[in-house]
Amino acid sequence: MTKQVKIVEVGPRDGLQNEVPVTLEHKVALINSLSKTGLSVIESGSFVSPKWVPQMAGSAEIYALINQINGINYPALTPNMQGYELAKQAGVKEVAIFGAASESFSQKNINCSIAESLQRFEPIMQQAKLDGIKVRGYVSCVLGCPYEGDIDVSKVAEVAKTLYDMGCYEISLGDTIGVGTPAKAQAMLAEVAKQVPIEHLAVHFHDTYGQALANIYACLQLGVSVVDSAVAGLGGCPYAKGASGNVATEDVVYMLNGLNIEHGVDLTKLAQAGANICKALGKTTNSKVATALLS
Ligand SMILES: CC(=O)SCCNC(=O)CCNC(=O)[C@H](O)C(C)(C)COP(=O)(O)OP(=O)(O)OC[C@H]1O[C@@H](n2cnc3c(N)ncnc32)[C@H](O)[C@@H]1OP(=O)(O)O
Ligand SMILES: CC(=O)CC(=O)O
Repeated sequence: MTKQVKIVEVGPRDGLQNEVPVTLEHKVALINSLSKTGLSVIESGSFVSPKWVPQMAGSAEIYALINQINGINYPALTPNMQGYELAKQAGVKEVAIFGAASESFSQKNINCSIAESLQRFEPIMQQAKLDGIKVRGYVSCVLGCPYEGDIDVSKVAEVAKTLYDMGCYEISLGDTIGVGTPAKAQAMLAEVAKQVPIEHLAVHFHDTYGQALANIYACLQLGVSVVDSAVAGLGGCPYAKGASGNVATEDVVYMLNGLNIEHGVDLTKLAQAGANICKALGKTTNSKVATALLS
């Protein structure tokens, strides 16, 4: 098993995109407090259509207002060239393109087929290379789709390989609706790792069925060393009804501590950042660890 894990904090984006809208000040305060926890990646915005995802409106202002700390990446989602150009104008230094292994999810989420989405990503990759902007790639629905059910692992591997071959430095495998279990997660990861080196893969589990930590543990056993998570287990996906938030970062950190795996994150500061955003949202945390620590 890996000795060190990079945690990619996605709460300000994947989390807040599916919560009641919060003010710009709350978003900025969340990102600034996460910046003090030791996290090295904080996904902070999304340059998508505000008509489709109103919670992510105002991402440019976020980048103008947050205190960006040297050594921390603050990536943003960009579905097309329009989003890429807006992100670049906002000073974003790393972007993420997002595709899916399910045709129907691709249509519902970004209004195009998988093949069309990959074509839309090509100019982003070319321009990002010229601009010196790093690009991460997401594949959604790797363990199931809200519209199609089971997804063939060979399709997941094919889309992941295409994104990697296009130049994405890391491919995040998203269990968008949180239906995976450890054996399925391992089988999927093993198939993708035949096409993309495991050191360039990340896992991204939603916790709808309470399997996310077990799935992460199973994937760590196969050698994955990048884990996406959201503080307080915020969020879900606007195009996956019923899907719950990401695995809580606090819970991941606590498990990694128990495994003696280095991650660099201060759990107390993290739990406090989670408590503050939950207060702003008027909800209780989805993190069992934060609940235990702060009660
Ligand atoms: C698993 C996950 O959690 S993934 C993250 C959650 N999902 C998302 O964020 C996906 C959100 N989806 C979208 O934003 C949309 O589907 C898009 C932008 C990708 C494509 O939408 P389409 O309607 O096909 O875009 P199209 O190019 O036809 O443009 C339609 C309108 O959107 C606007 N638009 C297109 N792209 C963007 C963008 N990146 N940012 C802002 N506005 C945009 C256009 O200007 C146009 O505006 P108008 O009607 O005022 O003229
Ligand atoms: C882009 C994402 O947020 C990944 C997913 O949950 O499918």
